[in-house]
Amino acid sequence: MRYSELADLYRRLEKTTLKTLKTKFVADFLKKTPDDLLEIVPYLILGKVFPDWDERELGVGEKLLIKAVSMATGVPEKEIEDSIRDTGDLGESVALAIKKKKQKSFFSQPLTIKRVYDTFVKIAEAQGEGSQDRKMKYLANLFMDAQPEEGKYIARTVLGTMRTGVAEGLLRDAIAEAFKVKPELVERAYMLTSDFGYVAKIAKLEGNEGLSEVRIQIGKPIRPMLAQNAASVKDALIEMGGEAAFEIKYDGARVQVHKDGDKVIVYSRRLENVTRSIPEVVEAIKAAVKPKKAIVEGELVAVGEGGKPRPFQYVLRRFRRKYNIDEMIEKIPLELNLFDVMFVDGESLIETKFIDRRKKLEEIVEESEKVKLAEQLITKKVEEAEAFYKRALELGHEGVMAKRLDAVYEPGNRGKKWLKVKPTMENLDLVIIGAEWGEGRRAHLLGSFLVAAYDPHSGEFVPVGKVGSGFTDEDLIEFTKMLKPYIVRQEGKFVEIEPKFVIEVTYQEIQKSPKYKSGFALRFPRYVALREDKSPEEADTIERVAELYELQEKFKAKK
Ligand SMILES: Nc1ncnc2c1ncn2[C@@H]1O[C@H](COP(=O)(O)OP(=O)(O)OP(=O)(O)O)[C@@H](O)[C@H]1O
Repeated sequence: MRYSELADLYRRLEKTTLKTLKTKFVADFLKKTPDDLLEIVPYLILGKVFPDWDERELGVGEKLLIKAVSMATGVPEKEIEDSIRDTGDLGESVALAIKKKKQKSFFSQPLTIKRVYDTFVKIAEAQGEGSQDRKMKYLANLFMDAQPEEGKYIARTVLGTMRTGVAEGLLRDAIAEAFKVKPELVERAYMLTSDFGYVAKIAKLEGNEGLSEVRIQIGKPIRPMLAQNAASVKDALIEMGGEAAFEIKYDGARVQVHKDGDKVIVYSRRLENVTRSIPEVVEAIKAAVKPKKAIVEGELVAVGEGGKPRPFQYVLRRFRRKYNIDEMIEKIPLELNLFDVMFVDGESLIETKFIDRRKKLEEIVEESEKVKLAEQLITKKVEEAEAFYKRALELGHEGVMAKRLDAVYEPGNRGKKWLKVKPTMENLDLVIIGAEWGEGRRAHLLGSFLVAAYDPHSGEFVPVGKVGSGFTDEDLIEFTKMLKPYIVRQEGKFVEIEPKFVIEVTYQEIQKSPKYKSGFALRFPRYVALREDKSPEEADTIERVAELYELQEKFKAKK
């Protein structure tokens, strides 16, 4: 299949904002995709090469890409850089450079999707000495045979800046539409495997029946089960029907561990493969998790002096570090607190009740200095639960989780089977969808950010406030650099930004307000942290904002 057909799809997706139309375009494309490409095409449509949980990445930055374009087209690097400044769009400038190509080669081969993908794989796998140079040459080869528009989309894929507005929900609907299968079965299979390529293939070749038989597999992360809020321990206990398991809510980063013999993979909350950044934890897991094959879940916490927990950002620093890891092992020691088990030696446990999963977890784990079981109390008594909660806070933890004893594991669901109780109003994780250029000395920096909650029903991001405080000068410099490639449109000082980045925001209050379409506005929002561990679809939803509003009113009434 020609790559030009895919480029044509990207172009049409870019031209419309209508979700139904986008879904149709993607569905039509999937329908005509040959079987052997079906596992990769869904990712390419998302503007990715590999699923997030795949360890491979291209490792090509803007500089190297410009070099490759220059080599392929004969247009000097400087000229391409100037052009990017003019167009404000790297993809567009690559297309222009290809148009200008001086030495048009006679034997320009039409690009196929397979060739483009295989080249991406070679680029990702190029390692060690001279690898930058090899990556550049592989890319240049593609650009040499690319038509202008193809070049544009290759460049955007390589840099991860595709702007076609296709998110996971849309892809799911398109797969269902293309192969006439039930969307809820596509969703289910996806929640269990996080693999759109695999799901698309099963949908096409085996239909509804095949989809309903999809099982969890080692090496494919399961979407995590999530929690709602409760105003108090007592409320949580009532909601759970009078008895619940209370656990410490550790303030770290959630991880899902897949063990297969000597091979251990650790996925982050976003289901990215973070195994390499935490070798000492991997070794500890091998020793502590006894079965040959298992999938377990827990919270990875950074521990400070006297075993006191440190803020979750420390764990994220560990995840980011790719070199000199030994130094980090000493600086930021980690501890894993396991709280669930989903798979043991060939058997899926997600249909098993929580209380029995916990028993299984206790059976299969041999606790050690670095790997522990989450502290738990099963009780019917409010006073006991409150004492447990109080102690958790005194020890420096975030709060407690309450879990229904008879609940099965519901991948990807934020239901009432798990509730979290924390002392303060919860911060919100919101998506940046716009910004404003600063004034005077800061005119070249973005200074205030329009933030939105996610609406899973429409797939839209609905604004709830503007965040302008809480940023240091360095933050603003970093944010401007980070957001610039994703500017979609500029109007006066305001820029619209593609939803890509999630930030944690604190605020004084949630107000009802007609100002935004959401009906809510944050009072005095303040930036807390960049949530690199969350994708835009994992940001807080508009329902959550409404739920927090209700809780806030309840808190107020209590006071
Ligand atoms: N004992 C525990 N059981 C389950 N989750 C725990 C536990 N301790 C800490 N956690 C963390 O708390 C989170 C549960 O809250 P929630 O489902 O709302 O996730 P979240 O959206 O990541 O929220 P948060 O920002 O509060 O971590 C889990 O994702 C996990 O990271």
